[in-house]
Amino acid sequence: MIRIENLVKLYKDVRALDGLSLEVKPGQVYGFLGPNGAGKSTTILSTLGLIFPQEGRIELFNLEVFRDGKFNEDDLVEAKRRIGYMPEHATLWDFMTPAQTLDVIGEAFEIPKAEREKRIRELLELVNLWEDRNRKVGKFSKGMRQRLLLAQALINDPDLLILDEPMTGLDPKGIAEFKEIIAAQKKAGKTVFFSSHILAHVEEVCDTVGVIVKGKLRVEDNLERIKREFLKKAGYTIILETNVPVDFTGVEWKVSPLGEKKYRIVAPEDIREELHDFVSAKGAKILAMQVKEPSLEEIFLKMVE
Ligand SMILES: Nc1ncnc2c1ncn2[C@@H]1O[C@H](COP(=O)(O)OP(=O)(O)OP(=O)(O)O)[C@@H](O)[C@H]1O
Repeated sequence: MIRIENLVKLYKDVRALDGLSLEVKPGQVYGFLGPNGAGKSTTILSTLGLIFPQEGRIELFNLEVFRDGKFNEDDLVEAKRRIGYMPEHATLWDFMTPAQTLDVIGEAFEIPKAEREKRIRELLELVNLWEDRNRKVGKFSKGMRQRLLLAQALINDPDLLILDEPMTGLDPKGIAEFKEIIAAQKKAGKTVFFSSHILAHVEEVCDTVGVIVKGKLRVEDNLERIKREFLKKAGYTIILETNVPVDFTGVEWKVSPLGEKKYRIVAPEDIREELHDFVSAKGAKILAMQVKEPSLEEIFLKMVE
């Protein structure tokens, strides 16, 4: 759906994108993560032809929209008909109601009037703004504005949703609802690409994660595989509780006591079976054993180090 190769974007002497490559495949919910200033918005704006990179290639739906330092305008327009975009900093018309806002955008997509009206109602219900449909957007809270922006991104029933920091400004309920909408999009076979610097926003909804650091992609993979790789490098941590104290002298694992009968054990691989045998051989019983999964937070911090 999106293929970016060796993209370079300079803002005067700031190298915002430094040979960035990434690929978003059909049906994926792709979380584009990176610390502040890493180049996430620059990537998104470049992909949509809203700013001009200097080098690299961009494909959208197999259409080569950018190459040799320029955009192919016809292909870009064709691709954008199938894209829904939610910008990070958006301007909404404060004097309009949400229904009027969506109507203007729907008209720009040449959606016929009757279909537009139906779609507007569906979308306002989806983002929980139906009851506020006759209020002016200028009176909306940040969260309500975000929800309206999401609705406008969905007006053309896009195959690909591109969202720049979509959950910023939402309260916990708004975040949960947003995640449900994303999950529904995935279920409907759509592809979603969204940026965030907040890991908790990504962990539950994304199947694939790309991490950008200083304009370069550091890693791009399935979330489970990223965790497994991390465990391989960092070691498995097991929290063990036994009925009596156990003497671990001589073992190769790193054992730190957490109490009289509780231990943190770090090993290069999953040693649960060996641990079982070891404890039994010492005449003790295991009361609890738990592999401590690394959080995405730990992995992310390691990557951006
Ligand atoms: N219009 C601009 N002019 C000059 N420098 C810019 C401009 N826009 C972005 N930059 C710089 O380019 C780099 C990447 O910025 P970008 O906004 O793409 O990062 P980001 O990952 O989206 O960050 P954030 O999470 O803070 O939104 C930063 O160093 C930023 O200061």
